[in-house]
Amino acid sequence: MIETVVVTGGGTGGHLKVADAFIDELFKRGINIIFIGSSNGQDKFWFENDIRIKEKYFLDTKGVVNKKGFGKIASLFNIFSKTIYCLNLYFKYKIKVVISVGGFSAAPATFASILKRDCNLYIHEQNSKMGKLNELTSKFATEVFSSFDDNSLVKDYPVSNEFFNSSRVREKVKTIAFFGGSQGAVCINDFALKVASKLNEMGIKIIHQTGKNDFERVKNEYKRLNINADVFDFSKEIPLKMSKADFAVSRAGASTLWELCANHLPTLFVPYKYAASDHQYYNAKVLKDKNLCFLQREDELSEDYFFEALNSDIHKISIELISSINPNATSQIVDIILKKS
Ligand SMILES: CC(=O)N[C@H]1[C@@H](OP(=O)(O)OP(=O)(O)OC[C@H]2O[C@@H](n3ccc(=O)[nH]c3=O)[C@H](O)[C@@H]2O)O[C@H](CO)[C@@H](O)[C@@H]1O
Repeated sequence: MIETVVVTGGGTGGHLKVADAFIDELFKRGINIIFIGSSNGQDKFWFENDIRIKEKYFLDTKGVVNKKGFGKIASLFNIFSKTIYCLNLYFKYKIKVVISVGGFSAAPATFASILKRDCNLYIHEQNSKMGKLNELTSKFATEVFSSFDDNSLVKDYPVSNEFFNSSRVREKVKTIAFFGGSQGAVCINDFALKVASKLNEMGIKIIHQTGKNDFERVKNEYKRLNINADVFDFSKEIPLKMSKADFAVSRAGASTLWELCANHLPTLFVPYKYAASDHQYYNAKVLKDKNLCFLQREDELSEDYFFEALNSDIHKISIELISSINPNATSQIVDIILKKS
């Protein structure tokens, strides 16, 4: 009987949203949760005041991949010392199960799970191309779950039920949503402002998530254009915002991508071009190959392509999105984890 589970990982919203799904499921089952993340990145913002989590540790860890020379050595030493710290925690709490959702925040707690011999490591890889940490640690994992891998025991993504519950089949574009991922995307913000007046003339309403850094500028631009759009920097009510929209323009971060599918919302994806191994492009390409979305690289993003997409058969795409993902992936994954441990 597993009493306490460690959930680790984070950095950005995509990883943290999946961590949140696991925390929710474990909490419902009366299992104690220890969260181990980083003090750098968004981990504290998401979980610092979360009452579902029994113990929280935000360690001072940073990414190693883009560092060189002394910086790399210092980061590696830092991860090593934090790994020992986690290992001591595991002995204290008799930890036998660690769930990693990846990202640099996950490194020490994941390495510690490998060093503790009676501990099982489970990994959820969100993207179509495996992250560096998961590449390194997955061979030590008891199981790796991924929606892009045919060998995964559960292929559906851990999307929260709210996105399924508020889903509907779209008929006609009356409202458009622009989503920039957890941090916002200047290129999507600029594109939205470029097409806003035409959308307004067409009677199409605009919902726009800008990200924190670009919020004031975008809000003021809509004001200058005299357009009454629903503009916000970050919202906990994304399911509601999505359900109101009939079409979306979005980054192709994995969590957002599968939430859009669960909501049956036809989307034009504009992948973040600097994502590791171009994974956002390949995330969206899996849907594009099945004609379930529109896809354009940010350097090629054109108004013509966008308006053509708006005028296409979005009803058909919306219907076909119904079978692209099933609910309850998180509970299926947790069932497997508890059975194997
Ligand atoms: C720049 C970068 O490297 N981004 C990565 C990051 O994306 P990013 O952090 O943007 O992640 P995703 O798009 O996958 O997910 C964002 C999550 O935040 C939520 N949300 C977003 C906006 C908002 O206002 N409110 C809100 O709650 C969304 O509903 C979603 O659940 O992690 C993803 C999952 O590993 C990767 O696929 C992305 O490539």
